[in-house]
Amino acid sequence: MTQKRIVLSSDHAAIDLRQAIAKHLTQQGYDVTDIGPVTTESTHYPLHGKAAAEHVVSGQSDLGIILCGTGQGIMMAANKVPGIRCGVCMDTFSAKMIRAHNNANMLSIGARIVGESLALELVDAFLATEFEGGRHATRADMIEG
Ligand SMILES: O=C(CO)[C@H](O)[C@H](O)COP(=O)(O)O
Repeated sequence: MTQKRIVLSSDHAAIDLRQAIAKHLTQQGYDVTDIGPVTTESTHYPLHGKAAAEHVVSGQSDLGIILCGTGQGIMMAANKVPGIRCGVCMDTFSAKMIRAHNNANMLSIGARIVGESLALELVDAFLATEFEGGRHATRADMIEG
């Protein structure tokens, strides 16, 4: 199944990169919901990670992409929402494998670490990969508790 509805969010550290990702995905035909924020005014990444995560678990989007300076804090906040499996990626192998093996439904990127070109490759790798199921489904289910 192609997952077409993508929610994006970030904190102030990743506004430009998030907007570049939104443009990239829209050009590819994805149904993008960018829930902001829109200004670089300092904000709190847990708010934005939680909001994007809730967008996914409520079924409004199929997958989510979130960003902060390192990608770490917003990932931690998203993973507190039951049903979310989010990983921070800085390489395309990991971006594929969190889908293929971990059935991740959110990708987190650190905008102070990863440049735009690599970030777009990470996003493409994540979205092009399907969960393999099988033994990985057993393990993914164990994460849910
Ligand atoms: O990476 C982050 C969280 O993991 C944040 O983007 C970072 O902590 C924000 O820092 P500052 O308020 O100094 O811009």
